[in-house]
Amino acid sequence: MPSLEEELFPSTPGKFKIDRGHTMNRQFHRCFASTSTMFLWALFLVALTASYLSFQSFVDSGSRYFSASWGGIQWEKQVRNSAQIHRSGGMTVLVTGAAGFVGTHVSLALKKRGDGVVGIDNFNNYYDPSLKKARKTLLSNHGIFVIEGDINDAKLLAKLFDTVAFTHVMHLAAQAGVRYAMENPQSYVHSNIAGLVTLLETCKSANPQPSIVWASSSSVYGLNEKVPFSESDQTDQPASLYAATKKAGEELTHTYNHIYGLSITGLRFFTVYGPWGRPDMAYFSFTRNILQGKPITVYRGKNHVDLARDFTYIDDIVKGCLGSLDTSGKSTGSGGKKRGPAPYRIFNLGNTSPVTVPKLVNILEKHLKMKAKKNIVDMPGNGDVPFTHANISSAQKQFGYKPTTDLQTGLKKFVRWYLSYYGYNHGKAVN
Ligand SMILES: O=C(O)[C@H]1O[C@H](OP(=O)(O)OP(=O)(O)OC[C@H]2O[C@@H](n3ccc(=O)[nH]c3=O)[C@H](O)[C@@H]2O)[C@H](O)[C@@H](O)[C@H]1O
Repeated sequence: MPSLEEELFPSTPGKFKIDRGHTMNRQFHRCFASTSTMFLWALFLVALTASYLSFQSFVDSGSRYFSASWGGIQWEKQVRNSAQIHRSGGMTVLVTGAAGFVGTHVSLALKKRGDGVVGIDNFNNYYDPSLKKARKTLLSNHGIFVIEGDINDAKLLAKLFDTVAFTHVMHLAAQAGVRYAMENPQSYVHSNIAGLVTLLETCKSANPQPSIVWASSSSVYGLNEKVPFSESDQTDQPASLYAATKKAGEELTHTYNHIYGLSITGLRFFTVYGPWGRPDMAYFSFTRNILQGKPITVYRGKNHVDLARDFTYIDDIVKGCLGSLDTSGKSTGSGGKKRGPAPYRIFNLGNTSPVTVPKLVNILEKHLKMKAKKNIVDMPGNGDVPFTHANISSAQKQFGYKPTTDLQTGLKKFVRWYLSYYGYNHGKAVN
């Protein structure tokens, strides 16, 4: 049986040669027969293509209903309930990255004081999604609805703003992690740049426009050597792609503030840690490894100088986020048009007392009552910076930001949470 290709484009010229000696009539019949076969095949192909295309468009248009977990009357009701304000002068906040570490804590704090909160999170697998699901359950138990969706989904964002007139957006959804940026740079562009722009586009068109507070990062200071880091310092030497996307976020938000009158506050978080934290961060993975009896790798800077971070406890960060929301001022635009200048602010949220990584390990050893197996290696050229140290006077002046938890105390609370969540089950994989 000849293949379809052979039928349309005979590859054996001899076939035709054999027929050459036959009468014109036979040639005519053969010619007619092959033309009608070609016609039938062409018809078949057209029908096949058409049905494929219509199936594709059916799948595309229907995918929202098949795969997305949003939309419908029940869904809208859940969103509205979650957004209910229970205090006078309260706000309605859309929290992006709500099932993330900082997102969970900020959402709970807002809800507890009577603000309306709706969360969105894409539950990606950068780290163990079951931890994110557990945080979602925690939020749900406090009446906070978290939608499973991506900030790149403009339709979902528009639908959310159609359903609720959010007064504020607490934008915490991001691809985090300094070193992972070398492995998967595109994920940073997807979340920290494309996702941010999609969110800003939605906010700019919303009526009324919300005020936006969002998570930048201490990493924007990059190779800055002047300490402590102040908001007015140079931030044009990022050491990692992560830092570069956060710096880009600061520029992008400035543009939306300038053109559309969106009120913007960028918060430069300094190595946030605490209960319900991120398993990819050093304090978390060190704890896991120490408990499991596995070695930990401690990076060391140039000339054997210890690396240091201005580790900041989550409760202090939450206070900074709420203070920023409360003082954010209004966006001035409507219908996508600026009506006047709106606030554009950037604040450091740090602890103002850097601690070296070996000291962090000592504190963990003390709380865990176990010794770490340390592998001390020179810091690889993977985007890390040698130290961070925040000057927080600006946030202090603007909304009374004053961190109160030192690393000793904060890690004690973390370890207590870790053991209650994972137990002493050393073999349990937590990613
Ligand atoms: O402030 C920020 O903006 C960033 O803070 C956090 O980044 P970092 O300050 O790099 O925290 P983290 O990874 O805990 O490493 C801490 C220290 O341990 C060292 N470190 C790390 C891993 C390891 O195996 N060994 C080691 O010595 C390492 O060299 C470093 O000196 C967030 O992850 C990031 O998303 C961003 O929010």
